[in-house]
Order: sequence, then C-alpha cells, then structure tokens
Amino acid sequence: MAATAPVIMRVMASSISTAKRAGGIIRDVLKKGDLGIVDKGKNDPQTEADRSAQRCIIASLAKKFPTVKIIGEEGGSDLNVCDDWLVNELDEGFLQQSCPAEWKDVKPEDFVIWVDPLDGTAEYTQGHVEHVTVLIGIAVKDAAVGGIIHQPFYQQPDGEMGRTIWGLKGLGTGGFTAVPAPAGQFIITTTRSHSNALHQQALNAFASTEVLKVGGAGFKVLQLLEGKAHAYVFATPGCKKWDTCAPEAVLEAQGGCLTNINGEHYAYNADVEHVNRQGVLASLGQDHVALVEKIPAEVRAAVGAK
Ligand SMILES: Nc1ncnc2c1ncn2[C@@H]1O[C@H](COP(=O)(O)O)[C@@H](O)[C@H]1OP(=O)(O)O
Ligand SMILES: [Mg+2]
Ligand SMILES: [Mg+2]
Ligand SMILES: [Mg+2]
Repeated sequence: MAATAPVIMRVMASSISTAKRAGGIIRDVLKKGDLGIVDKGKNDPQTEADRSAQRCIIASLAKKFPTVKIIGEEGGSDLNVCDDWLVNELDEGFLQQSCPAEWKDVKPEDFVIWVDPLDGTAEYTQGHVEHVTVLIGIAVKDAAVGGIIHQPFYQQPDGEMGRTIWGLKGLGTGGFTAVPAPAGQFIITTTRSHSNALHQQALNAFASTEVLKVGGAGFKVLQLLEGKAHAYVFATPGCKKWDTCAPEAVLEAQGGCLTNINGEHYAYNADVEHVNRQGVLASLGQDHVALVEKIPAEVRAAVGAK
C-alpha cells in the first residue's frame, strides 16, 4: 500500500509521523532547559527547539520526497541530521484511507510543503506550552489542501504526551473530536502577543461575548475545531504562509473557512510573498462573509489594501 499510494497520501502520512518526532524534540529541548533564544525581530523569537524541529522535519521530508519544494520558517537548515531525527515511517492508519480522486494524479512538482516547526514560540519561551503546535501544510499549486497540526504538550487520557490532528480536503479530518461552538454566544480567539490599536478596533466591531487571547495560529484554529471559539481574528500583518497553510487546510476540510480580512484565500505556491499582509479571519459554522463585512473601513484601508 505505502509504496503505491498517491504522492499526496504518502506526503500526509510521512508528515504525520515526522510532526510527532518534531514534537518529541520540542519537549526534549524544554526538559534540558537551555532554550538558546535568538531574536529574529520585534516579538519574533527563535529557539533551539524551532531550529532542531525544522531540521528534523525538512531532512526527513526532503529525503523521502526529493523533488517536492519545502519552505520552512527558519530558513535554510543543515540537513545533515542524526539517524534518530530522520523519520522513515509513514503513518499506517492514515494510509488505510483512500485518496480523493482530485488529488490522485498531482505530480511532486505541483506541491509545496510549508513547515512551521514550532508555532507559538513566544508562548513556548513563556511557559504557555499548551499553545505550541508543529504545523506542516501541503499546498497544491495555489491552494492549501492538506495539513498536520501536532500539539507536543497535549496530555492524552492515558498519560501519553502529544496529539496529531490532520485534515485533507475531499477526505476529511482526524485526530480530534469536532465540537460546535456554543449557540447564543460569539467567542473570538486572537493574538496575545501581536496586538495593536487597529487590531483592537477590529475586535471591537464584533460585539463578542468573550475574547480569548492565546498564542499561535495552529492553536487558535484548534479552538475553532473544538468549539472553544466561533471566529479567529488577526487584523494585522505578521503571520506568514507557514502559519496558515496547515490550519487553513485542516479547518476547511472540516467545513470552515480561513481567509484574509477581505474574505480572500491566500495563495500558497512557492513564489508567493511569505507575509500574510492582509491579516487572517477564520471561522467554523458561521456566515464567513458576514464576518468579513464587520471589519471596520479604517482597518480594511490599512490592513486589507493590496
Ligand atoms: N509580528 C510577527 N512576527 C513574527 N511572527 C509572527 C508575528 N505575528 C504573528 N506571528 C506568527 O504567527 C503566530 C500566530 O500569531 P499570534 O500568536 O500573535 O496570533 C505566532 O505564533 C508567530 O508564529 P511563530 O511562533 O511560529 O513564530
Ligand atoms: Mg517564529
Ligand atoms: Mg508560526
Ligand atoms: Mg514557528
């Protein structure tokens, strides 16, 4: 099965196994205690866990899929890694499923894999480890089609650490139980470390019943999937294609929507600008267009303009 499955199924299965290994590396760095923090910019830290997890993910995927373009947040990495970091396995459970017809014949050169080895780095360094995720997004030409969101610090009922959520458009999602957000409320999930006055103005326009301030694009989309929030609002530039590719694919495979604040999808081909200049608006079980229309004109003029 593994050798004959279509490329997208093998990329997804390999990404599931690799994200789990990267999650182990992220836990190990924290356990050792020396985070090796480097500031890449304002509110933009990088740690030894970001660097090592990226090396593990890109070395593993590049070895298995040498002709697929892979773009990682932490730039060019040394792919000479120890065998322990080279993940060979393909997740067997995932491979049991059949490939949606639309992706069966996609060629390796039509894929881009967007890797965020550790989403929520600021929160990782501040002890909010439950916000941390590993994101591997799979784009076909312009579209975010498949995604893995791995939570290294999620404690399973049996005590095991980590859980892995996946989504593939046309197939569905796995690794979690979807829960609708509570009726009669409107809960927004948003940034806790990258807000500004304009972003606050956008939040105010929604007449929400509650605003949850948490880290990471992956964790906020998980909150939508698990019914903790109705919408994810980020009306400022700052997050990048590797932050949104996997969350968008998983959310949309579950019937939700992730766009910029104008309601347009970002393109994820290899030549796009990395920054998501027009912010992020995501929802599940909502009238997404009605949410787009709530963004104030002043915010749209400043953030939504091309
Ligand atoms: N201004 C920014 N500079 C760098 N990264 C950003 C910025 N804004 C958002 N991000 C990335 O998007 C994620 C979601 O943002 P937020 O938590 O503020 O909602 C952040 O965890 C960070 O990803 P990462 O942690 O992988 O660097
Ligand atoms: Mg970062
Ligand atoms: Mg990120
Ligand atoms: Mg990151």
